[in-house]
Amino acid sequence: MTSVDFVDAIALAKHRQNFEETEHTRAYREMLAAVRGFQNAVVQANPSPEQLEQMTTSLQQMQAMLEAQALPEVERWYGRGGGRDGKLQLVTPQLIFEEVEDDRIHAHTTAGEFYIGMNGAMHGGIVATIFDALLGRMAAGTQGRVCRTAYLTTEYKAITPLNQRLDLVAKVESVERRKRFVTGQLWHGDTLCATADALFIEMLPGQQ
Ligand SMILES: CCCCCCCCCCCCCCCC(=O)SCCNC(=O)CCNC(=O)[C@H](O)C(C)(C)COP(=O)(O)OP(=O)(O)OC[C@H]1O[C@@H](n2cnc3c(N)ncnc32)[C@H](O)[C@@H]1OP(=O)(O)O
Repeated sequence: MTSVDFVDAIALAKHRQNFEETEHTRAYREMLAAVRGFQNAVVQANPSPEQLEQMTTSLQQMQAMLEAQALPEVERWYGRGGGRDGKLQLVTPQLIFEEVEDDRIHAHTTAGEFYIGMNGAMHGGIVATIFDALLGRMAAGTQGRVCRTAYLTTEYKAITPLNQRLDLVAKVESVERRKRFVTGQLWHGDTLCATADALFIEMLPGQQ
């Protein structure tokens, strides 16, 4: 099952934006939260050989169960959703969107141990990934414009801590034709941990 079943990004995104959360998809969101908890536990423990054997067998069984249910990207719940709780995704810590306007977003997140770089600091690639998700959401705005990242520059100004609330701010600085220049800031309390500036390009029909 490949993930490229649609070549037109706008058609795929519009289809996927039309998504209503139900009891069933809320159960899927809870399962993703359990996966996050599992990931945090995995990085912190050195299990015994017996525990490792048991875990590997259980995980292989769950993997086989899911593989038998695999769907094309257009039909999957993963990567969809929105609103305050953000998308159904695992690539970043969960982003909680508090205010979404067409030119400004305020969100927050708390990253668990899974996202560790070294010595209690968040991995730098994760900081950049959080900005890609946040600024991509900013470029989409309230209209759900379908955009792709042309560039994303991140500056690391202070350690980004794990297990602490982080506040995220995004702004649209300017718009030129299909280009949306956006910036972001990641704060821990009064400490500015990282900043980003990015260019997102609105897609044309037929572009992947
Ligand atoms: C209702 C509300 C619900 C909404 C709910 C939606 C939520 C939604 C959240 C999504 C959040 C996740 C967002 C992740 C987004 C990715 O992670 S996308 C994956 C990473 N990015 C990529 O793979 C992109 C790869 N690159 C490409 O595909 C193509 O280069 C692009 C970006 C589509 C641009 O190609 P193109 O369309 O041919 O554009 P092109 O004509 O070359 O350039 C257009 C303009 O941009 C300029 N430009 C292009 N690239 C650059 C560059 N690198 N530097 C400077 N200028 C550039 C050109 O000079 C040109 O400028 P002007 O001539 O207009 O002045």
